[in-house]
Amino acid sequence: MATINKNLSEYDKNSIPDAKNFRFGIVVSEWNDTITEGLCFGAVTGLLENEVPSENIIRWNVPGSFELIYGAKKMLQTQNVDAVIAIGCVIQGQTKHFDFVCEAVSQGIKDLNVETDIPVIFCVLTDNTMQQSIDRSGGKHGNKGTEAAVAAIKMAYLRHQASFSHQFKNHQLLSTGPLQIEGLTMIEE
Ligand SMILES: Nc1c(NC[C@H](O)[C@H](O)[C@H](O)CO)[nH]c(=O)[nH]c1=O
Ligand SMILES: CC(=O)[C@@H](O)COP(=O)(O)O
Repeated sequence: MATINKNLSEYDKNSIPDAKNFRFGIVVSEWNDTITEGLCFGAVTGLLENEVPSENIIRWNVPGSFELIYGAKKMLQTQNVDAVIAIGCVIQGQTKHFDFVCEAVSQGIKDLNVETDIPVIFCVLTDNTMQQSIDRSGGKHGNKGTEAAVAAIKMAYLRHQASFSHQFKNHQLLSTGPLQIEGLTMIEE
C-alpha cells in the first residue's frame, strides 16, 4: 500500500508495549537537514508519547545517509541501547548517485539487523522530490519518524521477549527418546 494511502503518523496506541525501560539510539543524517530534523522530531515525539524517558534517548549526527551505517553500528556497540533509529533523506539529483546511496544504506542497515542483536530501524526517505520528503516528514502524509519510533519500540520489545523464550528453551525438559506423534515418528537430532 503506498504511503499516500496511509498516514505515517497514525498507529494503534493499544498495540504499543510498555517502553519506559527501553533505551533508544537515534542517528541523524545532516544532508537535507530541514527534512531529517522533522523526521527526528517525529521519532522523539513518538518515543516520548509512549512513556520513553528523555534520558533514555541518545542522538548522534552523521554527515549523510551513507554514514548512517557506521553511526548506527557504533551506537549499538557502545551505548547499551535496545534499538537504533537511522534517519536520513536521500533525494534524486541529476546523476545515478542517488541509486548508489539508497542501495548502500538499505543494504548496510539490513546487514546490521542480520549481523548484530540490536534492531536498527530504516527511517530513510528515498524520494524523487523535496516535496515528497516534506509530505513524509510531518506534512500531508504524516511523519516517517513517528512510524520509525513505533517500529523501534515494537522491535525492542520483541527482542526482549525472545530472550526470555530462549532461556525457557534452554531449561525446557528435553524429550529423551523418539518423539511419537500419531502416524509420525520424529527422531531426536
Ligand atoms: N545526495 C545525498 C547524500 N549524499 C551524501 C552521502 O550520503 C555521503 O554522505 C557522501 O557520499 C560521503 O560519504 N546524502 C543524503 O543523505 N541525502 C542525499 O540526498
Ligand atoms: C542522492 C545524491 O547523492 C544526489 O542528491 C546528489 O545529486 P547529483 O546526483 O545531482 O550529484
